[in-house]
Amino acid sequence: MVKTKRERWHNNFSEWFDWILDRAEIYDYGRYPVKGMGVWMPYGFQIRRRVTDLLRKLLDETGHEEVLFPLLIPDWMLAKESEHVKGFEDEVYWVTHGGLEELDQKLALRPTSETPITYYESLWVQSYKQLPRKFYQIVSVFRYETKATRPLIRVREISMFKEAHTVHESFEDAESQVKEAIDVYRKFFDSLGIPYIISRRPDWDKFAGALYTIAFDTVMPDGRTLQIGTVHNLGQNFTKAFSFRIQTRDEKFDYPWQTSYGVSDRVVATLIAIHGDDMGLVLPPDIAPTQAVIIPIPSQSEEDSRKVLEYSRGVLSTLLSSGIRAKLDDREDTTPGDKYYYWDAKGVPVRVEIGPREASGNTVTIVRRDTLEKRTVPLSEAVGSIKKTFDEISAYLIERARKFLADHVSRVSSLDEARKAINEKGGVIEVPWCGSEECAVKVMNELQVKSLGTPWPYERAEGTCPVCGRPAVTYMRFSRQY
Ligand SMILES: Nc1ncnc2c1ncn2[C@@H]1O[C@H](COS(=O)(=O)NC(=O)[C@@H](N)CS)[C@@H](O)[C@H]1O
Ligand SMILES: [Zn+2]
Repeated sequence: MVKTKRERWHNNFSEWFDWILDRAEIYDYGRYPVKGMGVWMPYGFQIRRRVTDLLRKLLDETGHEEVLFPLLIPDWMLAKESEHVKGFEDEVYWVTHGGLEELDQKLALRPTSETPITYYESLWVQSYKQLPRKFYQIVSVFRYETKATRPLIRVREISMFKEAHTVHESFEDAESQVKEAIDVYRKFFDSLGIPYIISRRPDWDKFAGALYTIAFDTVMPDGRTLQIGTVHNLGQNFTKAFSFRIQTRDEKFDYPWQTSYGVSDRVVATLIAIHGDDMGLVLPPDIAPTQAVIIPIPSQSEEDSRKVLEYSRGVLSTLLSSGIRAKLDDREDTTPGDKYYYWDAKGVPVRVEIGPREASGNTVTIVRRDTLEKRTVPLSEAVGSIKKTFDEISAYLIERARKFLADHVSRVSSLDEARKAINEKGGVIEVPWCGSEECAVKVMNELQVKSLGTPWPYERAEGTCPVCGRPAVTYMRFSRQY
């Protein structure tokens, strides 16, 4: 099986990533005169829309209700939960004027929406009988990121931010919601062929205002990890802060329990990064805006070229009527080779080549974008063969991605082994951990890594903590991160 090259993709990942966003016309970044903000271009937006449609489907079928809250949050509201406002204070954008008038209270551009949503839940919900409620919105949130901004990966306007917020009558109910959220994310990332590890973030790194945070991380082609989704059990922190009490099952009054969970533009960044190769995007067929592109190959004789074009039009309508998102590239001013280059960069999963041989033989030649494999089949089998190829590509992409991730998670038992693994392979190292923060901090300082947290679900570790020698209770994961 011929495989497409991935040298540049691997060795100059961030240069490749910037190149492909432009070459495949995904996202125009760096030219917009506000740092950390970019423009979704038409093709990129089609990919984004298919990704958010998938997310909406998974949320709607698990009892979530889509809502839309105001962008501006008054400062007193954002400040209600002290941990939360402390955690976000150096990231919040503020609106201070309306026209020439100074506002009597400054307004935050939402960095996330726990505060307005809890405020409204306290107006909408009075009794446990109304619970659970699961809301979500897909909006822009704004964070004045001080670390290096990068297109889609670390932006200041997070324009594809899906935030879900749920409210429950008990801690146990909130705990089962955390599990449901994790399952929704598993299905979501699995459908996109994105592999992940799930960790419970260490307490010193949890979401501001949460009891604890569960995170989905993946390893990018350059070996650094990217946090692609998070689930938080918020306990009663926000409901207490907003004096939001409900009538409980035992006829008393108490504060309800909440969770929140989010994904963002990073999902599209990961989709591009994980499956790409030196020629550009490689898209899983389910979310590819165009799944098959037909390229007519002209010949010397006018007559033959006309036949090829006519036959290609027939193939196009056959594919379209079978539900395949197909396109015919019949541009006259472009050579077949340039067309291959153009559509390969856009990651179209299947190319259908049609020359005089196919036109006269009533066949089509199908080329896979991921492995470049070619096969010629009779027109009567084209639809079946192309749909089977889509399944083969989806299976190949997730398998290749999962193997890459597995190859970049190293379980070690000494600091030397850890240093070797992180410096040579990058990715994630799993170190037996005694449970004390100072041992984790020592590893972070020694190896210039950050902690990702401990395996979720919990996993007992063998051996002893390589820093203090005490018995390990679980593994602590470390990586170099975006
Ligand atoms: N600057 C950023 N650019 C792109 N994506 C980001 C950025 N900051 C965070 N994210 C993504 O957004 C997800 C949710 O953000 S968060 O802070 O962890 N969690 C929340 O805001 C909670 N309210 C759940 S919605 C993160 O897991 C990460 O994947
Ligand atoms: Zn230790």
